Amino acid sequence: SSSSFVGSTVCQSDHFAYKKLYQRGSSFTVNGNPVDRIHFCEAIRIHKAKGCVLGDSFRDSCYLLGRRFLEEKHTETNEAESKNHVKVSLAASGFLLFCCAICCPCFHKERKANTHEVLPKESNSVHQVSSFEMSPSSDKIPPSPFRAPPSPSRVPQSPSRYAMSPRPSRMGPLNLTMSQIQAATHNFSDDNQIGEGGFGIVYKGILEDRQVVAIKRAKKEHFENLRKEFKSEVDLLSKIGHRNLVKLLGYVDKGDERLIITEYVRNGTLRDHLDGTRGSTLNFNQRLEIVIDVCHGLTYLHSYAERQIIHRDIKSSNILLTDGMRAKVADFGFARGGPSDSNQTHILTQVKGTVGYLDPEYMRTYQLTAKSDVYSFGILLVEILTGRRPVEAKKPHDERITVRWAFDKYNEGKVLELVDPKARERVDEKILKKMFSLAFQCAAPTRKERPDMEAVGKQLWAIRSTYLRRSVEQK
Ligand SMILES: Nc1ncnc2c1ncn2[C@@H]1O[C@H](COP(=O)(O)OP(=O)(O)OP(=O)(O)O)[C@@H](O)[C@H]1O
Repeated sequence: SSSSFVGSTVCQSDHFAYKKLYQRGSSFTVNGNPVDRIHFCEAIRIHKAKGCVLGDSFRDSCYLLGRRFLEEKHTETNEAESKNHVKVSLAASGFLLFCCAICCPCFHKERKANTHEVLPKESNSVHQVSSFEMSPSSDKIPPSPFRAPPSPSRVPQSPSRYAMSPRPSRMGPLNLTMSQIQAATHNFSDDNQIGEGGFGIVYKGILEDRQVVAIKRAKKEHFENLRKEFKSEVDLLSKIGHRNLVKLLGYVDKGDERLIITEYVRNGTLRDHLDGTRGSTLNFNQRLEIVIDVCHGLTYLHSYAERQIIHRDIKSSNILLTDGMRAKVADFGFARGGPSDSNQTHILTQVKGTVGYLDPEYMRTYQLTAKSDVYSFGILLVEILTGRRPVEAKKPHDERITVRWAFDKYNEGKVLELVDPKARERVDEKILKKMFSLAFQCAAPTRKERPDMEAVGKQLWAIRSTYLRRSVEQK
């Protein structure tokens, strides 16, 4: 890409973004409006004086003007403020679209029409086919399953968290026969059913060698429609291997059966845990670890997979948890390869995803980039901190769109009121502010304002180390 993002933050009602352009200096925006560095830093200084906490990248960008700029210029004039303080409403445009998505009949659910045993399904998946859909890059990924590991240069530095999953115990797909699958699932018995999604029913299976697997069985009535989706999931899953992504083990595409066999992740979905349907609810530390895991899974898909993969359906019911509370991103049914040509900034494609998590810019322009996943991740981050679903239809009017409610509270300085009452821990307000600020950066209305997942990971690591330090200090 021609530019590299450095920072974006929300202070009170203003949104500041700072971008370092490749070999062309830096650019600055306040509320989406380009400003020069002097005005940008002046506005930052005013907010800092009012107590807004800024990331290091902001301080650094303004230090370049002279170290004293932020620290020593204490005189604040109303004139300077009125000149530089451009008011914003985060996502005025974004939220409008967001609301459209909820109200507009064209955004009705098509993909799902069923319920999971613990979590009632929301009628919220979107499959809006645009008549002018065009996809400059091919969807097709060579079908060879289980690629070689990525070249070392593409493996991220930090070995402990980014490490590749241990190789699957089998080096190729499980070439199971239908009778082996029937035996593994007791002939697709109800007792073996573990869930149901738009694609079909998911069963738990135990193979002859005692390996436990999840088997997704496409519903026959959706066969033709879902053929492409099935292929998409199989092709993409077969090329990836990462501890934070659910692993494909095999598939069957024969006669009137479409089955996907993946690793079984036995501790339910993130949504189940937020709802408390699995016993105790998540403490703050677990929530933080889960978002870091999801972030790493996405970073791998966006930056380190053989070809960039955009998931397109990041949401709490697609995050599966292990017994050790590690998170794995599941359900690649909507996933797509990203731009294959470095000159392309995006791919044009029909809008798919789940209402509430959908990038408003993608909905408006049909331009898909990895930043659409970043948007969904921002929504997920608000969800995991508040415990609320992205859309809470039964709440009072001003609380229905969770991210907007959270953003307003955040600006009123009431961040503690946002925390999930079920979280069993009182967390330092500064840490919470950083988490919410990061979530709002990710859920910024336009993609250029959002950080990429790698930058998000760095911020999460910094938050994590502050959190751990404080926890030790408190003991
Ligand atoms: N690999 C797996 N291991 C364990 N449980 C799984 C696995 N995959 C899916 N499930 C369970 O099956 C349920 C349905 O999964 P599925 O991916 O089909 O639907 P979904 O993601 O909930 O909905 P949709 O695919 O329509 O977005 C999940 O909510 C989860 O409880």
